[in-house]
Amino acid sequence: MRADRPALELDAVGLQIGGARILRDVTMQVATGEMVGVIGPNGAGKTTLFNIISGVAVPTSGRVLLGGDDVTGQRVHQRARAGLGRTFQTSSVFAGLTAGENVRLAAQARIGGATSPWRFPRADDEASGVALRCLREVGLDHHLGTTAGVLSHGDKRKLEIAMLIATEPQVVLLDEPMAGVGSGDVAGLVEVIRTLHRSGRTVLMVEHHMEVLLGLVDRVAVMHHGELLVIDTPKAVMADPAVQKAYLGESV
Ligand SMILES: Nc1ncnc2c1ncn2[C@@H]1O[C@H](COP(=O)(O)OP(=O)(O)OP(=O)(O)O)[C@@H](O)[C@H]1O
Repeated sequence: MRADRPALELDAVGLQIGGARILRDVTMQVATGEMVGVIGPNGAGKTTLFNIISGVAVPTSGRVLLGGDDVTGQRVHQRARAGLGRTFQTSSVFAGLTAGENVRLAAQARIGGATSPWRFPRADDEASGVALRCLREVGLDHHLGTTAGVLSHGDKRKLEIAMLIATEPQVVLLDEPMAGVGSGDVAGLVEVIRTLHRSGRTVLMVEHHMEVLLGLVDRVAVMHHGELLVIDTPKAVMADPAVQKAYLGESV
């Protein structure tokens, strides 16, 4: 990654499957340290965009650049090594392992070496140290030994972010981090995402919870029918009559 280039660039990205145009000419630049929210009605192409950025899907046209490097042809693990991390809409924690073991596995994936959590790791080995630091960053260090499956949805989301941090990404994609989270857990999770961003990471976030999204991000990208309609500050996007009328509805 080159420091003088945007952390993430999409250059006329398109995806056509059979006769269907899923994405059309999506161009955007996300500066290093910026947080951008991606919104749009169901089926607008948000998840597909994340899949293309993370390498799960390959665009049929255009380019994806990370820190100025063209990663369009790179696979998921190569992009992860290049500094890209992602969470998914559905929970990806191992329910039967402890919170600490979950993060330790993520740390081991980056550090390399044996990945079995049942190896009776020394408490002071590198991955265990990383796990504790990451759990502390999301405020879950008191759950180090708690089985992940019994955590609340909000704490599971925090645990996923701790697992993400353990892989040391510079660009982070959060796919609906508030999905399934109870109202009592929202404020805590918002703070974790704010900290994730303030620590210098570049964040791209799909989130249907508008109040949360608008309070967190520097800019909002509005997707509609596979196209990027507008990308601007929350204030400018909210004031855009076309956005309000066509994509945000009466409730905003
Ligand atoms: N592999 C595929 N083959 C055919 N159509 C697809 C494929 N993947 C996505 N689509 C279609 O592309 C459109 C965009 O889907 P996508 O899941 O990216 O939207 P989204 O904005 O994330 O929606 P949601 O908010 O519901 O998650 C949808 O109409 C979907 O049915």
